[in-house]
Amino acid sequence: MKKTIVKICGNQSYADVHTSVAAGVDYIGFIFAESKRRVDSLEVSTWLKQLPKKNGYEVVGVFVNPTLHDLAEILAKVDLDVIQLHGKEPPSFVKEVQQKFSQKIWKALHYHEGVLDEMKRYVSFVDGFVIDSKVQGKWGGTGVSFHWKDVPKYNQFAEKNNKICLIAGGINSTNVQSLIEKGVMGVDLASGVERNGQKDRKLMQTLLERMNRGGTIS
Ligand SMILES: O=C(O)c1ccccc1N[C@@H]1O[C@H](COP(=O)(O)O)[C@@H](O)[C@H]1O
Repeated sequence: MKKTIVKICGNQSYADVHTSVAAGVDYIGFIFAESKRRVDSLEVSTWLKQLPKKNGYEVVGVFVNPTLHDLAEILAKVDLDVIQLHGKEPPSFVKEVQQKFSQKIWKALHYHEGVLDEMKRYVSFVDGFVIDSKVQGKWGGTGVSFHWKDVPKYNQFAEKNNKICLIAGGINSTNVQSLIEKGVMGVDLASGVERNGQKDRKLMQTLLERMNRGGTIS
């Protein structure tokens, strides 16, 4: 059976990053957009240097409607593997990002009935998708989930095109099982593993156990 991909996003301190990496997740994410989880690129770079050499995880930077210049500035300071575009970036802009940078690109799309058609418009310019909830006035990190009925269709489309597809929005240890039953390729969480604004070891451990990715977080 394939392992479900896990991304823990919105890490805000060295302690957060350490917990996420110790948990053995596949991707750790940082928010470089307006958010209560926004981080400073130089701080992130210092945290990453303190960790054992990359072993099995990749680093994702989350941006909302950045300019190419904004991306270049952050990339000069932080060794990102993936650029996640979480705003209203049109396919033409995503194509420019693809041409200018060597990092993988994930496009976040906010759920609506026609989101599969939207995936089709971006598929040539990205390495993966994040499907997140649509919440008025917010871009992400909402703790709100959307209707997961079409998750198998998103997966099927991504698999056929050799792309990653992560589901985001309000996922936690109590509801992750129902996504796994739908054959989800991967999950992307911020709020669901936080307590008092920090990544919580116990919440992360329970999540991973329920995903059959257990082991004690040291
Ligand atoms: O987490 C944020 O604050 C954030 C801000 C702006 C854009 C994206 C953001 N996070 C993304 O939201 C989901 C996680 O949401 P949830 O908290 O688990 O409901 C994930 O894709 C993050 O990259």
